[in-house]
Amino acid sequence: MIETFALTKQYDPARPPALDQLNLRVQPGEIFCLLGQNGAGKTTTINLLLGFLPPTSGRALINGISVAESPQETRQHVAYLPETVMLYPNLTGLENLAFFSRLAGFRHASSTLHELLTRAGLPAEAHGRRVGTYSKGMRQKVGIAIALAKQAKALLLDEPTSGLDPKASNEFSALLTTLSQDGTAILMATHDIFRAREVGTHIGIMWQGQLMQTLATPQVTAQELESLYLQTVSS
Ligand SMILES: Nc1ncnc2c1ncn2[C@@H]1O[C@H](COP(=O)(O)OP(=O)(O)OP(=O)(O)O)[C@@H](O)[C@H]1O
Repeated sequence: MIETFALTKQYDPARPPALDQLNLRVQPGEIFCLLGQNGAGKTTTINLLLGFLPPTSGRALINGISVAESPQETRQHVAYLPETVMLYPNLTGLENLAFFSRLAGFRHASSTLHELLTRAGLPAEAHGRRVGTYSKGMRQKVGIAIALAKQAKALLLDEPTSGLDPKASNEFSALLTTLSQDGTAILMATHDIFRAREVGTHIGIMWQGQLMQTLATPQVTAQELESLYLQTVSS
């Protein structure tokens, strides 16, 4: 479970907070998509949940544990997928997965690692190929396999589908749905309204550090969501 209580971040006392009193709850099995213009506070939210930044006030919790008080422990429960997954280009997909799993404290057998890559949608022929030869979509799949290997119960994603072609983006969304159905709580920052409508169980619209709207996805069509988004960010 991912939770925030009045979570606030003010980088500069002379400027309004980048994140202002955010209250959020993402339960296992839910995919919460955060929409918002550049500078709305999406990445700040994710960085606070990862414990990369201290909050100015408020609390961020992962599985009920305070991120600020126990960052090491909460990081064990979280997998993070940025826009560009950082992998070692000279290692194969399998070697990268083995390395990052070990870093997270897991020593999986080679057969398990292959299984995880396959579950993440990476074709078997690519497992033993250098990551430097992968497409962006393939690197994202290794990122998902790392999340699977960590058995993370919370997944944070920052614009993971930006730059993916529609098919890769569609495959990626299907993977997220499978992961959430397995009981992962997923928070994804994105600019892609239509993808958010398709994959999210809930959608939040942020504007100038505030969560202005939260809706359950079945409540809106993609067109209604787009109008609501434009209305919110033009106010
Ligand atoms: N390290 C920092 N120091 C000072 N200000 C920052 C820092 N990081 C972000 N900001 C400011 O905080 C605000 C929110 O930024 P943030 O990166 O969270 O937005 P975002 O919604 O993720 O935007 P984008 O869609 O462009 O990724 C912006 O005004 C940004 O300039």
